Amino acid sequence: MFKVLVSDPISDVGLKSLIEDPMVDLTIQTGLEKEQLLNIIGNFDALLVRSQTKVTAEVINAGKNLKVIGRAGVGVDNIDLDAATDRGILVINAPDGNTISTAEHAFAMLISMARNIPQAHGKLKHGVWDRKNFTGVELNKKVLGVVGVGRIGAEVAKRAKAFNMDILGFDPFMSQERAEQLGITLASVEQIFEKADFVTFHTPLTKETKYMLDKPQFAKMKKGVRIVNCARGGIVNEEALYDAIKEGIVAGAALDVFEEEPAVGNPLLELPQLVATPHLGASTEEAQLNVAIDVAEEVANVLHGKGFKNAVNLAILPEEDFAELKPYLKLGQKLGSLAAQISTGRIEKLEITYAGNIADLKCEPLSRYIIRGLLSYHLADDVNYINAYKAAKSKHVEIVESKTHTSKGFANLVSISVKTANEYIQVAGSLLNGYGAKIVNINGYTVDANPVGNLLLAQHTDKPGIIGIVGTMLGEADINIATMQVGRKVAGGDAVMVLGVDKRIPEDVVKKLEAVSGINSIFNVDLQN
Ligand SMILES: NC(=O)c1ccc[n+]([C@@H]2O[C@H](COP(=O)([O-])OP(=O)(O)OC[C@H]3O[C@@H](n4cnc5c(N)ncnc54)[C@H](O)[C@@H]3O)[C@@H](O)[C@H]2O)c1
Ligand SMILES: O=C(O)CC[C@@H](O)C(=O)O
Repeated sequence: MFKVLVSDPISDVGLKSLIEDPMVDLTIQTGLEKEQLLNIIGNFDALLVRSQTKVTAEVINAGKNLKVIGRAGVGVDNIDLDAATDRGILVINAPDGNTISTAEHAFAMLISMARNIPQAHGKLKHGVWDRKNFTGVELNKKVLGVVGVGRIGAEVAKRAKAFNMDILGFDPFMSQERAEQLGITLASVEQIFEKADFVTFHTPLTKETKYMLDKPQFAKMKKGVRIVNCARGGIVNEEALYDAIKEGIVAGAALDVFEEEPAVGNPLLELPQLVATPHLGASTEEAQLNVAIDVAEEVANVLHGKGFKNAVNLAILPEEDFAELKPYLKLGQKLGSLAAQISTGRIEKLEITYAGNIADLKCEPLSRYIIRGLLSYHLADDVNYINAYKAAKSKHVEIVESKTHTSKGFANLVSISVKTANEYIQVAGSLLNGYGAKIVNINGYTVDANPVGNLLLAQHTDKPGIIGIVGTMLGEADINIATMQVGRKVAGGDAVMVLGVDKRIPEDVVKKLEAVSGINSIFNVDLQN
């Protein structure tokens, strides 16, 4: 018998496949305190949660028999994925079932904010007939900025179209064709922030999206802008939002998600301009049924050793398939991530070339790591080793792989080229005997950089003094340079500088570096994971 614990409220109709499975012994015990969960988790083969149960490393390590953790929903931020992967426990989610409900919720928040419905309702319930303080605004002909046009963002855009809104959208994977299909005008995030009357966020919380709407962005927004966040707390900086509301830049904000949840006591809740719900985006009968069905079926499949679709971590790598490739996997992932971080525009195509002795190996698993590195910069945990090709296909990224024995003097060389709507980026890496993994080429410039930690990459004119200026500016910002590499094609032409730095460079320092005469571009690259 497989023992399965459901520790958050999950639709019991949706759990039918597990309830009726003669091989499954199902326990539903919600609202457990941490100690109670720690005491019982060791008895179970599978754990099913929503977002309330915090599946920490401690819980995972106490789950001696755990084989699979199922998340009835999209975000897996309440599950310690690294700890699960270390223990060989598969984590699966249910990414599709709550799309419509969340899009409808975001739209409901947008309308109720525009017309002050919650505030007026509150007053009337307390016996006050106040008509003069609740004049709202129409949606008709207003500019709506949709940041993140994936499953939910696209559904929100469709609804906004029906309200005759002009929609600006940004998503690193949205093509012109897809934008036209949805009636969206493609725009940069900066353009959205400058032009929109309403901005709604539908991205995951990643290093790139954390605080993407912060004080400097608020300063450039239209006075009277209204903000919706039904994606994840932390995409909008709450402190900056509070100030922007107080300063009259933001006329209203509608939040379903918060940096700290439960958000009881959050200062934003004191502001009359704020409309808030306690993370209810997916809380409909339909969504909860859908995600419960999906996750229950997937968990049963895992327990019975059958196929499954939505694995979030890499717990079940068939290592024997690629023992010889293993040393290259991290390098591949880092090369993909580097290319994502130094490219701009929608990623259209990824070309991978395996050269030298690696060309004799079956490289598909390595390609999966490269794709994951490239796409996870924007898609976070939605892309993994297992679904890498599928994720690329769903985002219309063409993958081309080739092999050659000509490897430019290296015993082995992994080169990747990324074609975006704006440019063509090339990076290459190699496993050097005795030195480990190295980045050996960036956009045609020979370099010798370790693919780890924080890197500063500067493309600049090869002239005296530039390196000194960069060094001084970093020194003044108390940033230690650990390694330094400069690559150039001809003296006095263009060059690339790659600095390994001990901590991430703050954005204001990056801005100052960008302004240095002779520096053409700066990238603050994070290769820690
Ligand atoms: N409030 C809720 O209850 C609730 C319910 C479901 C989902 N969510 C959250 O909503 C978010 C979106 O879910 P989804 O199902 O649409 O995911 P999705 O993966 O289909 O879409 C997310 C999109 O964001 C894009 N993106 C990533 N980085 C970006 C950036 N810097 N700028 C612009 N776009 C960027 C991705 O390319 C992707 O297309 C997730 O964070 C999810 O956890 C919240
Ligand atoms: O379980 C919930 O209600 C939260 C759902 C949502 O945040 C998700 O990421 O799917």
